[in-house]
Amino acid sequence: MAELFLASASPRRRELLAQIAVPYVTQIASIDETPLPDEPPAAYVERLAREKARAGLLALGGRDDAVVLGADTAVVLDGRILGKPADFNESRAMLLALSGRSHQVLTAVALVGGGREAARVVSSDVSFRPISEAEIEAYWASGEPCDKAGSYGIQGLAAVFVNQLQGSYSAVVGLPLCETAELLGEFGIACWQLPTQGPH
Ligand SMILES: Cc1cn([C@H]2C[C@H](O)[C@@H](COP(=O)(O)OP(=O)(O)OP(=O)(O)O)O2)c(=O)[nH]c1=O
Repeated sequence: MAELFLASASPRRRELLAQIAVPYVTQIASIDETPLPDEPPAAYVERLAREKARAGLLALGGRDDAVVLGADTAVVLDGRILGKPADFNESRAMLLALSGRSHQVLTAVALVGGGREAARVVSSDVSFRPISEAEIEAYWASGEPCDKAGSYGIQGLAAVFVNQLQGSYSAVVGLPLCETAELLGEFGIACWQLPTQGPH
């Protein structure tokens, strides 16, 4: 069976993959994450997920028994991509823009290996209640927003801002587990499965 490698430095992705009991080895690969001019958000996340997976495979010397998983998450407001905040001012601007309304979270997962490549993009709608300036300052001081797309983590303190989610919770955190399991199956990699029914 092929060996799975996770091309990600994100602790969230490691935890999510571990959650569905898939054995893997981490193989971090860094790529340029600058969007192309006028690149649509869904195309952007899919391209980055594929590039991360390809870079991981390259770093492994193109091992033919390796399958590499890459993923990318972007917060999208009115068609505009919100990445990770560079500083407090950017974080404040993002959270004020997200306050009291809904936005999309796009996450792509890609698998590369054995001469094949495949990817899925999952879109979820997240609504925030209105957020005050004081809350934004306190949230920044918690340290949580700085390494997260859109400057928040639904799995953390920012859960109190979220009044509605339509879509995939795991995708918002960083890896759509249902679609990931399907893709892994297509590449012949076993993950957690419901026990088969024996004869009665
Ligand atoms: C919206 C949202 C994002 N995030 C995180 C998931 C990703 O780690 C990060 C988006 O940045 P990414 O560039 O997708 O990923 P990364 O740089 O953290 O890791 P790598 O490229 O090595 O795989 O934001 C949350 O943890 N919770 C959330 O609610």
